[in-house]
Amino acid sequence: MAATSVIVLDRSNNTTCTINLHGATVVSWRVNNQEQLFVSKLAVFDGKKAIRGGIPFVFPQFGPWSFGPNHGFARIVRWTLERGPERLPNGDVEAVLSLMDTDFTRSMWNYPFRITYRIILREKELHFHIGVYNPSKELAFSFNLLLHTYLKVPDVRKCQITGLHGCTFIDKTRDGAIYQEGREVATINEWTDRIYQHTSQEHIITNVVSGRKMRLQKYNFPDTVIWNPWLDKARETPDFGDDEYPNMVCVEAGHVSSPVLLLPGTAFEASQILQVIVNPKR
Ligand SMILES: O=P(O)(O)OC[C@H]1O[C@@H](O)[C@H](O)[C@@H](O)[C@@H]1O
Repeated sequence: MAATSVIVLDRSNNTTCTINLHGATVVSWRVNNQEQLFVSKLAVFDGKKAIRGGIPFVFPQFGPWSFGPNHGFARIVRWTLERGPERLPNGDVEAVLSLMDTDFTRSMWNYPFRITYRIILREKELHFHIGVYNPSKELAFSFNLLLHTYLKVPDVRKCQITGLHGCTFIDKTRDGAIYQEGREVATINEWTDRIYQHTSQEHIITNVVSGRKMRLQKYNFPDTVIWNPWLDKARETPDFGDDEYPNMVCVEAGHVSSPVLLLPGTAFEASQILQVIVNPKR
């Protein structure tokens, strides 16, 4: 049996989305044949390691964790395909994945849970709807959730990111010191690892593939993590090529600087929409 397996959402016109059931990782999103996501040439697809690139699903922990692997277990376990991929009456294509607790997840985090992850491929958009349910009758639990989106870019130094102005951020490159973003648009010219708090519901990222803009919209995700390892950290990361850092930027919508507390019998929902902005003059 293959270590990992994929499903493909095909909206025709060379617009596709490929999801690896390992971690429910979206590993490709092509719009008119143009790849929008970065996946490292050194990414490992062994059904064990997290896939370096695309959109890994971070749950129930963001960052290091004494009970389990960095960024939790959801990105390193096999998810179930619940439905699809199927074409909707309007031509969009949908797939629904799910994840439940197992002995493996319980060995790190001893709670019952159910996650539903619905992905819809539209003409120029990719929609993500997440539901986390606590089926317990008496136990509450708390968790982090984040979509670790790796955008493909020709040169990260030319990208600008809106929606961060005035926000406080935890700077992981400076021992977690807290600062406030003073720039109208953020740019990246060095190792960057920041958890921006209470960010705008919308970010525009300029100069993604073909010099276009990408819109990221988010609901119930108060934080935005911006990450680029730059050269030194890239060298320390075995599944990331030394020369690849200029070609990616992670813009990660999440609920991470404070946990979500989920009471018994209740659900938490969050969404993200990625949209390629097409300039009619081009
Ligand atoms: O190497 P990993 O576990 O995939 O993490 C990559 C990066 O993910 C980011 O989200 C974190 O803010 C960084 O601190 C981390 O280095």
